[in-house]
Amino acid sequence: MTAPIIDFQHVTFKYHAQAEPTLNDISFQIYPGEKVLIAGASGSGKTTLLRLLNGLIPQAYAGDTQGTLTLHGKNILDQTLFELSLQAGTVLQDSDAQFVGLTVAEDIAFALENDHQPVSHIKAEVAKWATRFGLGDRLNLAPQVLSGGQKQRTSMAGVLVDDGKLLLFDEPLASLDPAAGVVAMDMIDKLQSERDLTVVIIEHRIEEVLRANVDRVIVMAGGRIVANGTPTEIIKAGILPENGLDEPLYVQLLRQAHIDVSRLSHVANVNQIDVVEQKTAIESLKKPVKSNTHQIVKLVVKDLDFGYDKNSPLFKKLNTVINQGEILGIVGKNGSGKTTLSHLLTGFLVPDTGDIILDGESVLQQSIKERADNIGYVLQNPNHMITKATVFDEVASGLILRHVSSDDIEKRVREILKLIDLDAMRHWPIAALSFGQKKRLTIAAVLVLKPQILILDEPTAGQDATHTNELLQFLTKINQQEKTTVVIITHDMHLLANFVERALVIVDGQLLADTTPSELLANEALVKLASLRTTSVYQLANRLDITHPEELNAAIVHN
Ligand SMILES: Nc1ncnc2c1ncn2[C@@H]1O[C@H](COP(=O)(O)OP(=O)(O)OP(=O)(O)O)[C@@H](O)[C@H]1O
Ligand SMILES: Nc1ncnc2c1ncn2[C@@H]1O[C@H](COP(=O)(O)OP(=O)(O)OP(=O)(O)O)[C@@H](O)[C@H]1O
Repeated sequence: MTAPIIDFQHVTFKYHAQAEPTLNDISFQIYPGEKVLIAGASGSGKTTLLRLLNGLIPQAYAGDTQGTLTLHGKNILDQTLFELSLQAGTVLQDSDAQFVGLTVAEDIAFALENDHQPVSHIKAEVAKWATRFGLGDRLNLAPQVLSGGQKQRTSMAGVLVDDGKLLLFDEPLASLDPAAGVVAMDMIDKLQSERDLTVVIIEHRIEEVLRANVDRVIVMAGGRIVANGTPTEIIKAGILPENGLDEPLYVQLLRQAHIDVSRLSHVANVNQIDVVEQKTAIESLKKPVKSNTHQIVKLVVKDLDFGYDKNSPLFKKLNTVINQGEILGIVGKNGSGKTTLSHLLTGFLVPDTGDIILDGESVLQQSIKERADNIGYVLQNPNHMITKATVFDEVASGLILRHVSSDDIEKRVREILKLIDLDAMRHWPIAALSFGQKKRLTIAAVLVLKPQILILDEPTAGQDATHTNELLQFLTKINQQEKTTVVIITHDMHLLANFVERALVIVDGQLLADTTPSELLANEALVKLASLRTTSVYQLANRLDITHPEELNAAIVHN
């Protein structure tokens, strides 16, 4: 039998900064050529496990390790970061932490330059990978100015360009638009067969990874491995929801129709699952598509022009509205201008011409702080927002700036931390939070100011289903009770289907559609133009020749 590439035997790990171990008695093996998904709730220890594999523990994160862990049969702890980097390429969760080059081109070239490859070869490879990832016209830009998805594409290209045999991905899809997510997974698949790769992927977007021939799923909870099986075994046993994780949408739909998933064949693949006999039960779930009931205009974007580069403007005469009290989704392909639009709305950027009007008055003259009182904004990368050392202080900082009394600060901060499941960690240093926990913290720090419009850039990126659902319940509550208008920029098609009432589709700075999520996700032409993907529920409806698939989409809409 082949020897495993990765072998963990009873591994326990405790960060020096923590009183208790983060990983407990972890044992598993990964064999050459396998593609393994590691899933688990936020804070369950997935990234920590990866840091043990790529040497960031103990080199960058100090702690105590027990048990034996080997890579290619050699003790990992005896090897330097450099030795490990030659064996395993890692795509980090936070792309910004990955960049080493001054330009996108340098960044992609880094590994090849380290290998002292000839310049002509490096140039050709960089051009090839940039094109594959749609970065051909971005090569001379600093990676830091790229859009979130372009950053993630750059760090992936920088790792895939090298011909390492083991690839470790920490949430590679989080910022990619859905179509790019499919392309990336296909690319990993193709490379895997070409180069005989072994691939380990940590991802919350489980449905999208499962589409790509995953051999095994390892499920973590509370620092332990709670399941290790094929996707079929994991889905049939209902392990994902038991551990606070999202099942693929079509599986959720089948459960909603009281169909016993464990008795079906090919459950892990929506294109093969055998549900012909269950068509009537599935069809009976159809619901009429809701129309948007929010008609009072809150904010007007009027004839907006903006360009980073004056020669190639991004927005040309953009016109749209945000209605009072609605939950609006802004979707569209990577780099199409979604984040830029929110920076214009919040005052981080100034339009070249045009106006932004809130409750009948232009806000263009207001400072960023004045605008933040009305329009709250949660950035895509939590590390770009955090300014304080502890959880409590971070949430309190906006209130201190606004001279709120200390009693009120204590009350409001605790209230919000409880809602967002971080109260127990209120005295923690922020450096000890996982990425998902940091994301929730930054949301709390904005919500505590009670803005009328709340804009969230990718709020569910890096969040597990439990925290996503809690967040959505909380957003629903403030939307209904406080009448807060919620604007969500997202690539998460579950979120779009389950939560959003109205969707704006932006592509290359143009407003392509203003519609309902159910209709959008059943419009194949629009989905393609916007680099989205149809839901697996829509695919199932098509396979079963169910008419009006948008009404089946509507069955999984929560509100
Ligand atoms: N540098 C650190 N110092 C101390 N504790 C840490 C550090 N990094 C992570 N932890 C702790 O380890 C636990 C697991 O974190 P980890 O990042 O491994 O989780 P995760 O499963 O990857 O979560 P997410 O899905 O939110 O990224 C967290 O509760 C966190 O507090
Ligand atoms: N400071 C900058 N200088 C030059 N170009 C920039 C700058 N910031 C953004 N861009 C470019 O503007 C375009 C729009 O970026 P933006 O971040 O608004 O896209 P997005 O729709 O939010 O993308 P994503 O889905 O990847 O987050 C991208 O092509 C990006 O490279």
